[in-house]
Amino acid sequence: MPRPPRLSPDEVAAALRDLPLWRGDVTGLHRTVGLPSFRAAVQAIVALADVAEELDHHPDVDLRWRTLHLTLVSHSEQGVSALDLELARRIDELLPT
Ligand SMILES: C[C@H](O)[C@H](O)[C@H]1CNC2=NC(N)=NC(=O)C2=N1
Repeated sequence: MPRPPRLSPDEVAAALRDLPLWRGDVTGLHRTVGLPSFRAAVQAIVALADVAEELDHHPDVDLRWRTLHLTLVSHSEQGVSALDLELARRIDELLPT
């Protein structure tokens, strides 16, 4: 299945205006999520895994105690694509604040 192409800097900047919980640029989208406990953070990763598998698009996850650092980038495209935007929206549905 072909994967969508990487977006231009202007396209990424425009998309980020509709994703206020995310920052970043063409090299990746970033969001930090604080959870109440380490276990809650691990459970959040498991929930993320279901979304990632559904989309066949996977976040880079860095867990520090109860803080998740998420990076979205399309490795195959060496940039940010529409799949990263879709994944960001789905993550925001799952972890709204
Ligand atoms: C075969 C499979 O579709 C690819 O390897 C997918 C899996 N998940 C992926 N996730 C991300 N973030 N980037 C990719 O390039 C990517 N490739």
